[in-house]
Amino acid sequence: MSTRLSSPQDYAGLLDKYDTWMFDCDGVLWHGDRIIDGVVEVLEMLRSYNKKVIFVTNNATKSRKSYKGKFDHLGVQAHVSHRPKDEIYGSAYAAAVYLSSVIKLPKGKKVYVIGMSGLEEELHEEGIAHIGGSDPTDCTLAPFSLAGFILDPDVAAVVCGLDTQLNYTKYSKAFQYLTRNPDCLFIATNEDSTYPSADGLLPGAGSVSAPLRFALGKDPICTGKPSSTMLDCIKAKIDYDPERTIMVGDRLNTDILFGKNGGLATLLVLTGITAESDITGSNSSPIIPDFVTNSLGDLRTIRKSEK
Ligand SMILES: O=C(O)[C@H](O)[C@H](O)COP(=O)(O)O
Ligand SMILES: [Mg+2]
Repeated sequence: MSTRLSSPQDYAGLLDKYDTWMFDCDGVLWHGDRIIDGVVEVLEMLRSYNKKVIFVTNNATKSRKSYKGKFDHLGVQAHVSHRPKDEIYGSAYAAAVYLSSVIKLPKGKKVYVIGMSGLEEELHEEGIAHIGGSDPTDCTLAPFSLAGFILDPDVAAVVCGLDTQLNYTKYSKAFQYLTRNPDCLFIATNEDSTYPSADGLLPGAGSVSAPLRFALGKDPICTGKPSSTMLDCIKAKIDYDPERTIMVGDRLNTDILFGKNGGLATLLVLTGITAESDITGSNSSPIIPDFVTNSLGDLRTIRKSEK
């Protein structure tokens, strides 16, 4: 059973219990480029109490470095690639680390990308060669000619993330790599079905990989939340005590499940994908967060109550 938080005392209780705060981004901090009310103040308040703040997003459209630009633009303090201050972790980074450190993709091998520059940047950072993605020859609405297609024999994996320049050519090339080479890995950065943009829901990365799953009759390896790969990336860089760590998210089957799988406390906010009705009533989800509140911004009442 979840505990519904509403008073400054409730929020102050979380502050006492948890030293490390992991935050999902889309639907928790912002909708697209629109920051959620109170978020900047709450993050500043947490830092004033010397809390560790970590951002963990399944959004693979940006690299950690380009996320830093978004954080700066929206007035949210965030550190990247300043050990031990690495605070931003994304599913593009998790996919790249999975290929470099878990699969140990051999030099000379490469990946075919359905995705955007953020995913390509993280693959490059990890020394993973890649084709497709933002390559103009693949970002085309021209009919795909299989007769004219030459398979690159060095492609050993297809990586699929949120891609707003989707087309039949990309799906067709990915399908060729995944069917003509039985050893070719099928990897999804994340499986979020929808994306909470500033103006409403859009299809998410899970809906991007869905046509390939259907055509192939098989599911990809997912490296984003709720997979442990993402938490392994954080563990490799940041020391934290799971007992005193809380994961704050808006989606039950990614953020909250990620927290539960990692032995963390979980706080669900209702500013993104999950509605109150998803956690109450007869057909509520079996994934139960420890705590629920309307918005991350609610925690600013802690400050007010101290005044
Ligand atoms: O891929 C997607 O569908 C979106 O990026 C999704 O919003 C995940 O972003 P997160 O909530 O994990 O920041
Ligand atoms: Mg989210």
